Amino acid sequence: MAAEANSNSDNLTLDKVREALIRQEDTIVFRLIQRANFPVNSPTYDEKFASFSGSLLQFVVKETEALQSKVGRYENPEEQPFFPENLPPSLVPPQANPPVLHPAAASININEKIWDFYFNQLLPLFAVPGDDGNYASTASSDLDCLQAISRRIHYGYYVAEVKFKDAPQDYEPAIRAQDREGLMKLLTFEAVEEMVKKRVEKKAAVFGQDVCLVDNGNGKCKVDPSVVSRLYGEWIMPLTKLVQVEYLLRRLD
Ligand SMILES: O=C(O)C(=O)C[C@]1(C(=O)O)C=C[C@@H](O)C=C1
Repeated sequence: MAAEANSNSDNLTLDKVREALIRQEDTIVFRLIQRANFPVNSPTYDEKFASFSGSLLQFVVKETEALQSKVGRYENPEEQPFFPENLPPSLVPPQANPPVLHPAAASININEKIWDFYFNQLLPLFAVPGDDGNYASTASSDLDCLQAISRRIHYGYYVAEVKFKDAPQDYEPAIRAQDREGLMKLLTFEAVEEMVKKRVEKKAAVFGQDVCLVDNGNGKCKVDPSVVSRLYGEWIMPLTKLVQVEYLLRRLD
């Protein structure tokens, strides 16, 4: 699927890119809810599972990415693989749309950081301890979450591109000076970040309700809304900004 906002560079506005980010919030919240249906299921992550050379999770991710690569998933710049080594080429014809992004985008993949925070910090906050034996479903649900989060974070390319195009006079001096801090300040909008955190918290509260015919459910959410707010505040938005800075640093190459 092509990026919602990338079919034509004239269509690329900050409002449109932000709308795409808002739509992706729904996907992320629903996928977390889906993963929360299973307990942690730690054998999924054992270094060696049955006859596989690594964990069951690694096997599912690598095999899924190989198939998705053949059908063109990674032809979209915001879709980045977690195991980019030795991926088979796409078998589908390339899209006719002219590229919107600077080619530097292709060299920015921060999935290692995403993998690390997802498994080491986030998952224990929303999956209950325990083992119900559903390891294959657990692994594919983890991959669904990882891909939605990764796509959202790498969408930073488009945010950065549109900000640069809107005000090259502001960005060019910081890019020429390779001034990371200066770029970070230019692209940060604290009021927007506060709004995002509040909105995703509310989405988690609304989407995560038990819907009953006789009353309004038990009031308990399937994923703690404050965890979703933390996910955005501590990881998703800082990493989206990191992608923006990395992209802008290379924007004049
Ligand atoms: O909306 C923007 O301007 C963005 O850069 C996106 C985003 C985000 O990740 O949601 C990141 C940095 C800004 O401080 C605000 C929000």
